[in-house]
Amino acid sequence: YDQHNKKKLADLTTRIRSSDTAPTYRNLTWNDINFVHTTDTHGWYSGHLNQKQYNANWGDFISFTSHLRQQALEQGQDLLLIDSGDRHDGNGFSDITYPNGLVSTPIFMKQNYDLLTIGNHELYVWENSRQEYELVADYFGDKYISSNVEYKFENGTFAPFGQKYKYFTTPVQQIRTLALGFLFDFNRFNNGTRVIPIAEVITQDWFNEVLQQHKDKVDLIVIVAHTPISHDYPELYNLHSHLRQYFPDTIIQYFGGHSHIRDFTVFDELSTGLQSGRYCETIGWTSVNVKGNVSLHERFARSYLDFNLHSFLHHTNKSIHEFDTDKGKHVSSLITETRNKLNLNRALGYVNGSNYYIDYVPIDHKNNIFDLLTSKVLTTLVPEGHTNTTSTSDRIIIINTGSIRYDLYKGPYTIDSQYIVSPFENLWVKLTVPKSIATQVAAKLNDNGYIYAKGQADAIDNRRLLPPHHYYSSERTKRDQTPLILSEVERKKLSKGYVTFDDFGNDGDDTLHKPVVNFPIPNVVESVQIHSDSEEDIDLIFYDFITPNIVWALNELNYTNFNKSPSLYSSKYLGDLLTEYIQQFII
Ligand SMILES: Nc1ccn([C@@H]2O[C@H](COP(=O)(O)O)[C@@H](O)[C@H]2O)c(=O)n1
Ligand SMILES: [Zn+2]
Ligand SMILES: [Zn+2]
Repeated sequence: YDQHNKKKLADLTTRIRSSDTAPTYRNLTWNDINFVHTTDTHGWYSGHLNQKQYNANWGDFISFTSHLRQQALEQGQDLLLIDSGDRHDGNGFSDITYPNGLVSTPIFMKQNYDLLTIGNHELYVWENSRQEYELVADYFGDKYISSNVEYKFENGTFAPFGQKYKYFTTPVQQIRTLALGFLFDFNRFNNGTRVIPIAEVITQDWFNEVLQQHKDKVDLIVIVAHTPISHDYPELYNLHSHLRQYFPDTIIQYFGGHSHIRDFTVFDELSTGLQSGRYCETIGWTSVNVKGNVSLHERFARSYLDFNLHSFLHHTNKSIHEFDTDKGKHVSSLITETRNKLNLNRALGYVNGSNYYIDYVPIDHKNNIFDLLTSKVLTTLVPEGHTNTTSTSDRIIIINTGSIRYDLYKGPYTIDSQYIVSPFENLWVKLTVPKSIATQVAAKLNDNGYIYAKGQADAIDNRRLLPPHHYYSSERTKRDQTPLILSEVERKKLSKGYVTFDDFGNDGDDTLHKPVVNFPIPNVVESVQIHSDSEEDIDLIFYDFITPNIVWALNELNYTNFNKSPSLYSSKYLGDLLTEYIQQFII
């Protein structure tokens, strides 16, 4: 095994030496069963139009998996395609329509997934849940698995999205497989749905009966989850302990999502978890030796593929002329046609000077997008019914950093860019509170760290917000990758990108990169617009989405002297505010 890997590395080293241009790839490891995984695609099916590294679109992805399936067949192996949910909110392609996902969801559905489940973004708004139930779950049939999320009918009864579980035998290797699907303990679901926390599901009779019935009939358990797999997030580990009571020696492969990172974790000697990033930047790969009596590292392998054509060509060993399949080509043209119809490429303005980043620069850096928003854009927010563009009364505006989803790139600023930065059309609400209290709220909300406890992220009555997206601990990012012996010159040729440190080490990314640094970002940022010394009460303005968190912070600050329902301040969509700012000022 080591010999084999050394040879692969030597081959790659030779290739990079003989070529002038990075990137250099690490190959996929194939096994009895192979999985291709996506998660948190959030509507990015057109690909990243201004980032070469992630420039493949959904049509390319379809061609890619078609070749992989063919290869698996030729090798006498199985290949399953899996998605872990969150398919809109993050891109003009999905969010310019009502409901979100109206045209992007049918494009997502062109990929022939073997197993898929639901994310929290399919549950914020009922129209999205209805679309998910009536269209997506209906279309995929028994491949759509949700063991803990249900849809409510008009007569008050509930049914699972898709099926609660699926038992099947894989077509090639005849691997007897039990698949279950889970969403994290999310409690902001709309009234027409419900989520039963994993902690409760494992006590339910139906669930334990399914486990009992399949006790001696399973070679592999597959968990498709919209739940982080990291060790500091307990839900899947609690599930795992429960599963092990019924299946002490069965291989269990988890597929996670939601925290938008690349990750691979070891649950125990026979079980690992894969999480495949976000926004069509990453395709996750894991392969499992199901039949052999082998060690952990021989049993499981993982890769994170950059979502671009070069990477796809490399892993399929195809030339550009051999790559496109008819279906792939058709989906690519459908995307182009749809983008044109939606006018997504229409430039609304121009970003001149530089890019504005979420976390590639510190939060107070002039090129940080939160700095741009809090110091410039949010000062132009006008209360409902007013026309003044500059507010003179003292106020503080707070936004949750999780509502801003992606960097703003210099160059043409399109309708798409607007949704990419700020997809949520949340309302602004206000509470009038003493200045001395208002000035402490953001700090209170940022003061908690991200400890996942009972109630979990997003809980209505919980003080914590979700961790910022795409967050990596500084410990992870400071480690450089050490895959090949590269000279300084060769290293410099590498582009910046993901260098993932996971439980198997730091050789999982298919493309060698110089690591980017992710600076910490707080839960919320504030735009403090205080011009006077007056001690009069001021307006504390925030998204209605974070009302429970603001109320919690005020309570923590011993301020309870207010009516707990904030009033409407403005229904201005932040995306429009940003657009107008860009059109008016040179940034
Ligand atoms: N109306 C909304 C809905 C969500 N958010 C933010 O999105 C986060 C969840 O996104 P995932 O992709 O990680 O599931 C949520 O915690 C909020 O930060 C929002 O701002 N407004
Ligand atoms: Zn997500
Ligand atoms: Zn999510």
